[in-house]
Amino acid sequence: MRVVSAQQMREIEKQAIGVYGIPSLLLMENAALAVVQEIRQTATQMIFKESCKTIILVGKGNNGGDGLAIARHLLISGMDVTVFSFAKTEEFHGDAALNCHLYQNAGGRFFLIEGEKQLRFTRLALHQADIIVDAIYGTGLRGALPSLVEEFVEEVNQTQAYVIAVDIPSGVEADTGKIYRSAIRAQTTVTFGLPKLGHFMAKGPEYAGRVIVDPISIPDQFLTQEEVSTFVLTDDEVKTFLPVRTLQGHKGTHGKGVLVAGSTGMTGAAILAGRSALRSGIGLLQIVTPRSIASQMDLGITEATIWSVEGENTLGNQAWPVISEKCRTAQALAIGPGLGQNTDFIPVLEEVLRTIEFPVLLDADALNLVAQGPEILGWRQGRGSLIMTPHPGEMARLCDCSVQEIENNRLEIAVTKAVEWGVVLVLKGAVTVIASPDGRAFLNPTGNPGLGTGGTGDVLTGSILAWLAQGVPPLEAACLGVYLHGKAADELARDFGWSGFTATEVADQLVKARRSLELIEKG
Ligand SMILES: NC(=O)C1=CN([C@@H]2O[C@H](COP(=O)(O)OP(=O)(O)OC[C@H]3O[C@@H](n4cnc5c(N)ncnc54)[C@H](O)[C@@H]3O)[C@@H](O)[C@H]2O)[C@@H](O)CC1
Ligand SMILES: [K+]
Repeated sequence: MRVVSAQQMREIEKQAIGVYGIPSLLLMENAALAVVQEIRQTATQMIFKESCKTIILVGKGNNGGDGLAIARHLLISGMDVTVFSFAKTEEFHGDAALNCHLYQNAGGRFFLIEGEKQLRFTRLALHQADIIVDAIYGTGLRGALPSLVEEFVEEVNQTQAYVIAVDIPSGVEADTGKIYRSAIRAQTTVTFGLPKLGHFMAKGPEYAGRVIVDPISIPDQFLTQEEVSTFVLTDDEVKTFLPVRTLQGHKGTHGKGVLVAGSTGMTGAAILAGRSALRSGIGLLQIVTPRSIASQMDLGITEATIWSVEGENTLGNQAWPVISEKCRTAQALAIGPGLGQNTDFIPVLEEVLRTIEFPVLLDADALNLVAQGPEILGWRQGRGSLIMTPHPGEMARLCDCSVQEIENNRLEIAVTKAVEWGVVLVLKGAVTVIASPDGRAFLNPTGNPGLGTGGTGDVLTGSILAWLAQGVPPLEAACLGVYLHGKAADELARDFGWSGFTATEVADQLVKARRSLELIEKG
């Protein structure tokens, strides 16, 4: 599904109004009804309550207009609803003004909040509310919230109420997910047309909670325009990337992958990547590793063949003949987990980039070695696809900048570098960005902080290697690997919460994550 900036959404809305003649008031009404449906569902779950008290917070823009239309629907269906408004009746314009009149004509309660006095007066009501709907600011917010609103928002965040944000939580910047000082912390956000970048970037996901997208009757042709090049991965889309197995399939047709990994003290990284490749369905896995850890690898991963390289504790230039021999019959190669940073290995990387014609994935220490002279990426141009999976630290080394700079511009940097280097770039993090050399970017919504533990990156590499070996094209293989990795962690989090599960468990859970995706009915 596409993800848009505030400006792109305004353009889409304008086109829907202009081309199809859909009145803007109808879009606002549909937006309101989508939120009303969510409020009703939430209210019915509060079965212990005799009546559900709802407070709707409104600002002077169209987000406030949505709030006033929501209030009218709740009022006429007999719900206990009150509007707290940061704008006087005469300050509303257009559709919002009409909705303000309709609500007040229906006898709706409307309290104006214009100073400290009203803030004190409304405090008790806020804490007694069961549901609070945030329609103060939507995609039109510029910069920080006004200080009065900010104080109010802090109070809302301290209540026990279930908070539903309209379009985007007030205080979250729609294009960046940035929060200046404070923002509404919602359990659910109902957004309109398409999700906004701010739902997935920076602090946005933490404040938006569960994001529900409602098309509000905007025709599909406007929601699927080519100009929008950022997407969020969904079950329905990722499911189509899975390779199809036939009854005649065997290990020779299920993909052969080569994993170059491990060094003394980092055997685990290689084992985890290998285990994950097997859990992702690879037909045959060959691991190239230093002699010093080969016997441990043999014991640690019984299903793979282990090919050892003479020499020290890390792989150096002697690895090339072994790698090249193993690659003769393979379909994908991954290099990096626990590799160590022996600079003698750099010429091997050059050879790989120059000669291997099938997809190559570089991770971890392979990326750190590339960072010593990123111009070697030039060897790959026009030869075969390359997938790189840096975390922000590795990306900072590759770009010769600070981690903070990467974190502040994750999407932009990932896309710029994917295009510049001609690679599929997987920039890992709370919302992993998968950027394609053609300039498209895919945001991954799965995963949780439980993945912040040693070895999970190795698991991701193994999984992408397996999808590549099974013939999934590089961009799709990266998306599939990242999405299932997060989904596996989300399934583990249902039992363990956001901590305490291990990378090994994530690898083992991958098979169930894939299965759960296969079983999802098309929505
Ligand atoms: N895009 C669409 O297709 C639709 C959009 N709708 C709603 O319209 C919203 C956007 O409406 P608007 O463009 O009116 O924007 P908002 O409702 O977010 O608010 C804009 C108002 O706030 C003021 N403002 C902005 N930043 C401020 C700041 N830091 N301090 C004080 N005041 C500030 C602006 O001057 C403007 O008056 C969406 O979020 C959505 O809720 C819906 O009505 C349905 C259709
Ligand atoms: K809002």
